Amino acid sequence: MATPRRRIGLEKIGLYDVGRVIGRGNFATVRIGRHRIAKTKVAIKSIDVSKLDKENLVKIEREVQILKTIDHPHIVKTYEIMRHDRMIYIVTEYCSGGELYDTLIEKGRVPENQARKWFAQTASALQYLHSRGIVHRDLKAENILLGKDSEIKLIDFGFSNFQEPDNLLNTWCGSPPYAAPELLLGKSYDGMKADIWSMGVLLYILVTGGFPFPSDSVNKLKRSVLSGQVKIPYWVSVECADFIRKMLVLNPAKRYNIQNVLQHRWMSGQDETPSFLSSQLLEAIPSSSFEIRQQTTSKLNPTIMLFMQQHGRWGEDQICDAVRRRDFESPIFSTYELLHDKVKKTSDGSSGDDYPRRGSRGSILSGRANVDDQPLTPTISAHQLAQLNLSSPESDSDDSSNSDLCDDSPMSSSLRPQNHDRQFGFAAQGLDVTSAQNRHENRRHTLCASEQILTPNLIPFTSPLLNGIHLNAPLGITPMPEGQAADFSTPLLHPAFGVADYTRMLPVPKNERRASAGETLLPTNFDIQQHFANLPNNTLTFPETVEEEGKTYLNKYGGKRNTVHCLNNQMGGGIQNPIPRYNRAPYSKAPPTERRSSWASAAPSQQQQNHLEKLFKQTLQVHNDIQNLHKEFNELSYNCSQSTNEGSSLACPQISITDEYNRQHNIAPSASSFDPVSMFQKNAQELVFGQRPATAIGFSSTTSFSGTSTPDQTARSMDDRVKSFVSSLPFADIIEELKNSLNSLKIPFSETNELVYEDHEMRRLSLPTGVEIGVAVLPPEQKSHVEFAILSNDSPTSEIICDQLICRLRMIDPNSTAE
Ligand SMILES: Nc1ncnc2c1ncn2[C@@H]1O[C@H](COP(=O)(O)OP(=O)(O)OP(=O)(O)O)[C@@H](O)[C@H]1O
Repeated sequence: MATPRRRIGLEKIGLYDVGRVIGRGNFATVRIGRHRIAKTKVAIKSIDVSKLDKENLVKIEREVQILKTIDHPHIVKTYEIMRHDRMIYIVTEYCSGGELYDTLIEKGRVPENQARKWFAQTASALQYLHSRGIVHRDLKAENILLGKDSEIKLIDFGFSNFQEPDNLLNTWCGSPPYAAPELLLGKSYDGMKADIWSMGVLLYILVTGGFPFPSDSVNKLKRSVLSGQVKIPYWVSVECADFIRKMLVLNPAKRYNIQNVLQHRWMSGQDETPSFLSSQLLEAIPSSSFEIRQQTTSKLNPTIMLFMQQHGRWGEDQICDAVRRRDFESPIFSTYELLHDKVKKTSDGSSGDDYPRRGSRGSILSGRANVDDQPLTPTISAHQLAQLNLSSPESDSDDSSNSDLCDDSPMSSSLRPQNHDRQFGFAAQGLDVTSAQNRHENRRHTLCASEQILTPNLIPFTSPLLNGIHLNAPLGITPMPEGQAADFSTPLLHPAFGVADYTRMLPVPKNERRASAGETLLPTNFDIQQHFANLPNNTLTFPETVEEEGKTYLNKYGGKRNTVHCLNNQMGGGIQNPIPRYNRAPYSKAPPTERRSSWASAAPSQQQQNHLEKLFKQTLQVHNDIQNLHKEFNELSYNCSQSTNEGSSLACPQISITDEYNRQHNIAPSASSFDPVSMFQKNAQELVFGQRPATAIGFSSTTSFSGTSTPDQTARSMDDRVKSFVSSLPFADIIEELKNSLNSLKIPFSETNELVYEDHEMRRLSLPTGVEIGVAVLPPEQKSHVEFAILSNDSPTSEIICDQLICRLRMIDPNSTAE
């Protein structure tokens, strides 16, 4: 007999009952909620600020600030910001239609009429933002939700920012497949024009089901984008193709702006006169905007006021004050807004404006109360109040029902409140939410763009290299010198995996679509299982370099645009993914159950784990590089791939290093474990698919970078672009060794002498790849302090160069210590 689930009360946050998880971001969990007075469903995004670094705190606060200032029918509406202890909760309207991304997965490309509707609504939202000097910077199908009637709702303002006219931005934001060429080149950019590029990509996806610039790596993506060639399939109309090309113009100065977009003839459709749609869209903006309502704050809706006084126990003055101040941090304001929107929805056929113009016959709330000069205590009918008290007709199955607040299990459905419970003040007792958190867990995260490579709090103030130089650097990745391309060096393909034929990735008609590489940016025509089967047992070779390894890894296990979130999966023995990602088309139909899980994961045997663990410990002890570990791990992976079923070729060994390593390094025992696969996976995915142009690839570079770091330190160091260590060797010896090493590696460098704190000498060696090496004497012991900083590019080769140099220095001074 099935064990009954534990019955627990519904969680409450502020005035909301909180239910199941509907989405996850990097730092946020989004859950469905229901306002207890308005009885409206909302989405509640919760962020644990204690887990954020300074950079992400700034990002969240900016998102909050921007959300507070915007109101547009096609931008998700914000109702309330709550701050409790270490949490920030952002309450927004709930979009029941899910992500446009998912719809495209289900449907593939959509007919042009449908594409026009969605695109025009998105363009209208963008026009609204740009007219207010706001750039979104992360436009993509995953950040476009669908409302109840399939209308567009733009979300995720995590990367949005204010842009002054004529000012350029520097921070690398966005998702590579949607990134404008100027971003790929690492130049300063006009955020509005970059948004238009993303719109071009979006329209292309809508009408073709594939990406315009298929590629298997950022480097190839960049080449494809910079070629200036966009291949548009034959079924796309001439107008639409022309429109796409106008948005995908390489030169931002010649690219369409949002006004041009709204006025393009494709936007008006066939039967309508040009610009009809755009003017309609533009008109839609003021009719719902805060500005309009702000002008009429003297006319707060009396029915809502009365209702709130009765049910919220707030006084008239309090309500007026909160609403007039638009106090998003007050439950009074959110309650008013939710009720206001509810009234708007229920007012059948009304204009959506609950303040009828003079002489109008009024909406459902019309009457004396709505005449401009009426006092705030009008006569209000019982009917009007009842309308607020009850669910709106169309929302019974949506806005106001509780079904999404609880689990779908038979037990919980039997516990669901009946209609009569849908009164305000409903106490959701006995709802079963035990498994709510387990659903909708796997999501493609947006990776944070590194607002700054050299995070100020990671840079020691006494840094010899950065003293006075980078501490004051503005937020944002240091832009490359004009015209210099970002160096996304293409990892070599391991010979074992062949070279994919990307020319076959152009979208083709739906039934036979092999699809572009958008989602995975990986070959769809390569059968890894078959390949392994064809390999003679003794010919398996292993990649020599980290890049090769990364490439191999991606080829084997697939990837996607964003960081994988593979719940229940990373720790070995997780969900079996029946279709390897590399076999899948980006926007083609795929069973929802497997779509979000990213890895097939067969647990290695205990013996294998022990073996790797031992090897890892040895690696750390002898200060060796971890090539050996790589090799062993590859063998293990290979064995697993041979021994498991199709699609489950990856094992995620967990190597516990809690004991010996910690003892050696006087680290208190912890439950830390080292998971090379997930670390590798994370880095590799960040390199190719993440928001950062490139991040350290492979665990070898980050591990050996700081030598004997703990796994935790290793994980942290991925974001840390400054590495330093201290050697007891004299300053001159270190300089000489560095110079010799660079010469033997045939890496040119320039050398400068500088004086740093207390007149100590510092030597700076600048490499063309953007690596800067600073060496200074560390008082009072006169030890040499060597610092490596990767400044103006994110190339993994920079990391490798630093790595090699550090190894060489360690060889001449085994006693050097990482800082
Ligand atoms: N208003 C909403 N209605 C329905 N679902 C939502 C809503 N807001 C967010 N979601 C879901 O939650 C997911 C994560 O939300 P969001 O993108 O705002 O979080 P995030 O932390 O900014 O994510 P990321 O790390 O990708 O930037 C969305 O992709 C979407 O599926």
